[in-house]
Amino acid sequence: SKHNNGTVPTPLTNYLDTQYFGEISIGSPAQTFNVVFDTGSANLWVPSQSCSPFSTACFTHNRYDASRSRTYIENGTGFSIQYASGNVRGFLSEDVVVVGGIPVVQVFAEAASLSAMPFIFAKFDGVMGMGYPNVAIDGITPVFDRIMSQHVLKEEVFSVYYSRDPKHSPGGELVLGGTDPNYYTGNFNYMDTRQTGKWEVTMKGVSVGMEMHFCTEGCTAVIDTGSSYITGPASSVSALMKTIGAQLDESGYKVNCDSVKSLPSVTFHLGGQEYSLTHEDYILWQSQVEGDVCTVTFRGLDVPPPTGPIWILGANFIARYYTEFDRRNNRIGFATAV
Ligand SMILES: CC(C)(C)OC(=O)N[C@@H]1CNC[C@H](C(=O)N(Cc2cccc(Cl)c2Cl)C2CC2)C1
Repeated sequence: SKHNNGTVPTPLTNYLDTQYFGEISIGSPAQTFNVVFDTGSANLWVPSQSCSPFSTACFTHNRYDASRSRTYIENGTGFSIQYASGNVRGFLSEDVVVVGGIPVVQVFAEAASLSAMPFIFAKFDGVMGMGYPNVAIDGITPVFDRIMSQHVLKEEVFSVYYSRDPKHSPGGELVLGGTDPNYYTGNFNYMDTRQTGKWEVTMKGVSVGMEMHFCTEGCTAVIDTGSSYITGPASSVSALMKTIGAQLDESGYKVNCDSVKSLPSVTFHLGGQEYSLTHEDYILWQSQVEGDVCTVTFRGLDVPPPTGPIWILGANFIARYYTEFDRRNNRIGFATAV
């Protein structure tokens, strides 16, 4: 079936600037799910009808019921994902998955158990990995690869817009097959992905104001649409936070809201360009009953070699820089988001 001009938009919902998700459907008749389109992984999973009713994270989310789909194909192979903060266990099934109106017959995972942490906080039901096939668990061909092989897309790329303000509508947009000029200004600057078959690039440095520098010998930056924040090596992030006077408490780094206006920019040197984030981009300002709370959207995370040390550029970076993920040329492009 023909899709407008070979580009297919999916509107996203923005939950508190930390979770961005859009609707897909699985099965016939369609069973709809909200999924995070996650460039940091490459599998599709949704909660299963067979999930234990005692699993809080399961019964508070939409669940796939194979018995209600006439296009369901049994598979049954085991599946599990170990996240930093939790896990997903289940089994594989196959059915018609529709993304932005494009149907594909897809092997996906039914989550029969979802750890309460972190999924009780998830406003989305599941995850659609937008990563390369070599990252896919159980060697399953990812959805975007199956869509590319249908040759319905104008270009073998997808792009992501994340709004910076939950009251904004739409909260974001995923475009399969191109970009949406409504959501960026100026030109794209591109950089090649590292040959690892992941959405990651070589970063030349991270600086704060004129003196503080990190990643001075070069390091890896993962562009991860499924992460809420920016993470970097714990020692670097803690030095960076010290510079801006942030204190670490149980729920992350906090600053006094009175100091926010005077906070310095943090600049990421990628592909010959400098991408700066101002306090507007990296402070999450929440007005709460006991007063305003200003959270710094950076986290320390030490990823062991050979993958690490890495910086993960998540939603707060993408909200400032509209991102194009180009599978044809194995490159990532950034343009200033509107
Ligand atoms: C090694 C492998 C398992 C492939 O690594 C990954 O899958 N790595 C994923 C990389 N992208 C972020 C993913 C993640 O952390 N979450 C959890 C999450 C994120 C933000 C907010 C909430 Cl509430 C939650 Cl639950 C998935 C929803 C995307 C892990």
